[in-house]
Amino acid sequence: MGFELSDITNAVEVVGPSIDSAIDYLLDDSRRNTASASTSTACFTSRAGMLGKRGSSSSSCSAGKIRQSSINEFTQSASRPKRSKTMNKLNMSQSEVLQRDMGVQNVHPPLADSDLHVATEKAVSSSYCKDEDIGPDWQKKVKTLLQKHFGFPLLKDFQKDALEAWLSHQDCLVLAATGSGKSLCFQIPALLTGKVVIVISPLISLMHDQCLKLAKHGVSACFLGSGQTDRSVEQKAMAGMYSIIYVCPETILRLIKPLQSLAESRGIALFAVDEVHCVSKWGHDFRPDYRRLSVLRESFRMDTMKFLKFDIPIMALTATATTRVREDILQSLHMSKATKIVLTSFFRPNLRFLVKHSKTSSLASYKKDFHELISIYSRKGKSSSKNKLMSTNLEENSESSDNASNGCMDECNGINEINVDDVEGDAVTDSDNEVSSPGRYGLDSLKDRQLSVEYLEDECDVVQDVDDLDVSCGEFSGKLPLKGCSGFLLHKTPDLANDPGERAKLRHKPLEDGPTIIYAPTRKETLSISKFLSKFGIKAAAYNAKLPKSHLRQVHKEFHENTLQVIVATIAFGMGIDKLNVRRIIHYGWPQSLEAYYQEAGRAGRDGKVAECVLYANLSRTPTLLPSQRSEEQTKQAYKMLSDCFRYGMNTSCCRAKTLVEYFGEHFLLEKCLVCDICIKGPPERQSLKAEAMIFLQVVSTHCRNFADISYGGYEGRLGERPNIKALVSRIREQYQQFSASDLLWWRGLARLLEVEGFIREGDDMTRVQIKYPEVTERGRQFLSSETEQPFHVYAEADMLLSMTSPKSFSSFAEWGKGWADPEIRRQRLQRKRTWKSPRKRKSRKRQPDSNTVRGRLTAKLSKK
Ligand SMILES: Nc1ncnc2c1ncn2[C@@H]1O[C@H](COP(=O)(O)OP(=O)(O)OP(=O)(O)O)[C@@H](O)[C@H]1O
Ligand SMILES: [Mg+2]
Repeated sequence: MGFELSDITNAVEVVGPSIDSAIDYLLDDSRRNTASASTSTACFTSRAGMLGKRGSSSSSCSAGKIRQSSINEFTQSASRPKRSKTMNKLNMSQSEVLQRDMGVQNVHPPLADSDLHVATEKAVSSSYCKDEDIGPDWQKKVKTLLQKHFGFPLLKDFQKDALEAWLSHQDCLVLAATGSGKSLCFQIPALLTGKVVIVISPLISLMHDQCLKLAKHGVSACFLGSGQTDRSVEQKAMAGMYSIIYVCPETILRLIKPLQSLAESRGIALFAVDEVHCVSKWGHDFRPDYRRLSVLRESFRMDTMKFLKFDIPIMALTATATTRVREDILQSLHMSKATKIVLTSFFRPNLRFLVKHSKTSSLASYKKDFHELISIYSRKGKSSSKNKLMSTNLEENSESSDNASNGCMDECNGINEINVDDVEGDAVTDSDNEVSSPGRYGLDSLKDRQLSVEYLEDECDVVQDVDDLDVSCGEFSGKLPLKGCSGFLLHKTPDLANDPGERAKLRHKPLEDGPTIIYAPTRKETLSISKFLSKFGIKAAAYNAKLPKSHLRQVHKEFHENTLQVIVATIAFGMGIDKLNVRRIIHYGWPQSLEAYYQEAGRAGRDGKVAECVLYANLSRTPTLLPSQRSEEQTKQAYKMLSDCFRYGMNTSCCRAKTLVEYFGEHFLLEKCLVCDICIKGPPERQSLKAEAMIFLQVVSTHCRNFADISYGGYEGRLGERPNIKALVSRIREQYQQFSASDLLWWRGLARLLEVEGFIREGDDMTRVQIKYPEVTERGRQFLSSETEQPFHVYAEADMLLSMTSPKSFSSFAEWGKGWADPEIRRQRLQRKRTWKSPRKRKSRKRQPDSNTVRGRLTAKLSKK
């Protein structure tokens, strides 16, 4: 008797986590529905046939239809007292084990606190080929497997290239965009050969997600690592009972010997190192243990293992690796000199990239920046059945808070009618208590499902610095896969890249329905933003590593079920997430690197439909690194990456997609994506800033010379007096009347442009986001002294434009500062400052109360009295 995975999930949902009750329910149900039971039996019997002959195709089950073993088998393999059976099984000969278990795929994680395992019948494994069977018609075989297991008609070109490399026993580095389908490159070899594929992956959540998907597609898989509490899984894995073994780098290092045995028994087809950028110190998610993976090459080569006919190939895969990172990967993993590099374009034509200026720090910014988002989701909410829920929520809010949104959604249809001021008094507090109310998902209201991946919660892989990377949680799936393998989503990406006409159409195309992920730099902000959005009836939830795990699971579940509209997350959320319809990725604050930014942004629009990636950042401030433990070298590198990211935001003239893909070393042939903010708005007018450049270089050169003279003249102790850019700009303001009112922000922008030209460089050894102590280079000196016609035509950067749109009176500031040492002048100026300030205050107090707000109405009422 067999049961569908969904039957078991169903049973568990109906009767709760008790195995006994689940069995009773299933048995009762099967009695009621004998027809369904007999189908299962038919499918189950076919397994015996296919076990003997792996090469032949004999399964009578329809492709993709997943069956599970009987419920008895299902529970036997799981319950602790039966574990000795498992051990006995491990003492059986390998062929016996294979005969017995090749058709029964375990499974991935224990599902309940009772170590429940789900044994899924491998309905389609009869189509496995033996290694030696793989001939020139391998593409045909792959096509069959692809359709049977995954429902795809064809391999993508890059997948074919990667497989070709593996078939010729070559190492391979696969660099392909997020969501392009890299996983298939290492999953197919397991299906094609019947040997095991070992996948090294950085996050348990990621491994777990992939195991669930594979089970759905009829491929046996398991994961090993700190999150795997059932030791028998490791033993079974080493005995060759799973086709694909996911393992974290820390664990694989202690499994070398058993893996060598596995290579000799069932055989290892491939070592796949997923998210391989973690190998490199020059990447954005460095994991020291990834660097030790060279042990794979050293331990599984022909000359160390005599039975091997060739070194077991290594396939390394990532979506974000600069040229430097790639070199580092090849070296660190000791990949062969003949490694094939499979590179696809990093360009994602359906993503619209935008950068917007925002202080991103206060309620006022939220109001301004999320206005549109609130409008979009509230319109959707109006027309959906969830509207009721939202207004209820709003009513609750209005009841509990006298200045909350007060049911404004009941009255309004669009953003114009939403009065965001209504939430003004609703302080977004910083207190720790906030953790207990993350967004509108009151934890009290969450009914914890016992049959979840509880074991994952506390035993997550420790990254180098969890607090910094905040990846210790990652993805949980609250629910097992639904029925069978039917319903594959074939999201064919239109060939937009080569069709400018089609791409241009995406410019103003409205976004389809789908969730939004907002990435915030700190945990605190995830809470305050989600709370803010919830006030407007948006189904928003916070997600960060410090939130209760039950909340995180619920968020994941609802995200995947499309019942959540917005997730406000730290980087804890998302690596490898394969959800097709994410419509917007909003970064609220500077990301720490372009690698991280592109990977996170790449979670949008995986269905090939247009999606938006907006970066809100304070363009008037130099970003800082988030605190973390870093060596000196790592700090330098972190600053370099942050600086690249900052420059991406400051750029006003080059297509965003071009900047991004060229950052990863790709030559962007198209020149323009046509859909980013720069392509749409066009660059600002090009200006000749030669006069300004000359003045700046002159001042820098004079003061640096003075500084050098002083230090060489025996004043080394005064190194701290090296003039920084702020001091230099003050000099310019003082010396040049026409620039007395100019803004430091503007000169900083100019300094970056001069740096790009190679006219200045950082004057000390520090790596910074932008130059602090400018020093004129030889090239700069030539420019300065040449008196030639060499032009300096440039596009003003974002901060320069910003300073021009909101000019500050720096002339008055400079004047104000003069003579400061004189106590009388100081007294007079401070006096003036006080009198200047007070009318503004009085004026703001006199503001007429707004009759559209609760606060306003109350104020009006009170003032009448
Ligand atoms: N040949 C194919 N035809 C159609 N769809 C495919 C094909 N190969 C993979 N896909 C689909 O592409 C999606 C993304 O796959 P996958 O998760 O492997 O991407 P990835 O490149 O690993 O992304 P990330 O960089 O985010 O990890 C999946 O939904 C998968 O089913
Ligand atoms: Mg992936």
